[in-house]
Amino acid sequence: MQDLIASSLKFQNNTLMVLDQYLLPHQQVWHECRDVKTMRELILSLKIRGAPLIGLGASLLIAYLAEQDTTKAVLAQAIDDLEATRPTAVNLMHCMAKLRVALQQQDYVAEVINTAVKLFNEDIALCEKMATHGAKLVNSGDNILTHCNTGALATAGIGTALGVIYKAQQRHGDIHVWVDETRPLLQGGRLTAFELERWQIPYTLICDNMAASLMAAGKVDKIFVGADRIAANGDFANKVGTYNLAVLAHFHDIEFYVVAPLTTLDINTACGKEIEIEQRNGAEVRGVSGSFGEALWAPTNAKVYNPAFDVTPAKLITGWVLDTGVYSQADIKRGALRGF
Ligand SMILES: CSC[C@H]1O[C@H](OP(=O)(O)O)[C@H](O)[C@@H]1O
Repeated sequence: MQDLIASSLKFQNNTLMVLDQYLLPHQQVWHECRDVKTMRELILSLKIRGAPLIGLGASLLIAYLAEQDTTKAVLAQAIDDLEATRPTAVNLMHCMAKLRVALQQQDYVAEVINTAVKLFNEDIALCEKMATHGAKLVNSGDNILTHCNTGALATAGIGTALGVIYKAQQRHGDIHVWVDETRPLLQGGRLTAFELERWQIPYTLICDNMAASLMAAGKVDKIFVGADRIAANGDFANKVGTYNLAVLAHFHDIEFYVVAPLTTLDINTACGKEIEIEQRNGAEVRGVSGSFGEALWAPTNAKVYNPAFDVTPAKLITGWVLDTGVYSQADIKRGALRGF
């Protein structure tokens, strides 16, 4: 299999490597992955994360195993096991479905490898298209608020919502970004801040609970977020706290955009209520000692509610920025998403 290099995932010299995003930004540690057990742990612990990227990481592992003369039956089981790691981001299911088709072909080893490579390279192109469409929505001097991390760390390319911000800055040179820290795992404060610094894009880090007062003060011009799964009616699941922003944006009449590739679209899910929301370990909310350098601060036995995502209804969304263009409420109401 050819070398494939992305910010946090690479296949080089026949070795699959994953950048440990749980340790970023203060430690850059790459893990080698040779088996399903390791990839499952990397995905479940969000060492590899981001809707598009977890699908690509899983796909590259399957391709690596195929190249190692793994039997068809073991590959089929590996696809099932990886697909079962996280239930909300549909990109993973899309990738695994394509690999199942490849596995049924006569020359399945070549087909699986080619499919994984194609998915990886397609994602790079999808990011460029989304960013180009989305950047046209940004005006000079805009203050953009974003949530979680949707950049190069979460994709094989420049990202989804953060890719829009990257291209908008290339276009205008004078935008500013409010970065939600994104409790509880701080993907915004750790990863988006890290990426914006690398790209030298001015940003201000805020706690999630500060977004409302910034909007009330007229300091937020637009909001761009990513998605883990977009239902056929335009509702979407994204990192928990996204729905808060959509409601606040609606109240303050601020443009609210979701940015995602078509691989995040799930036309078999009719509406947001049908999207399964991943429930995660309470320790992430109570406080994790070690990796973030934080001590446990909540009572050890505190009961915790820790959904990884929430659902935003289509009626709160100004526009859907996909790789195929920008879609309005009217487009969605006439069933544009069902046309894919
Ligand atoms: C382009 S990444 C999309 C999506 O994935 C993230 O979730 P996680 O960090 O749990 O993998 C977040 O919801 C992003 O918006």
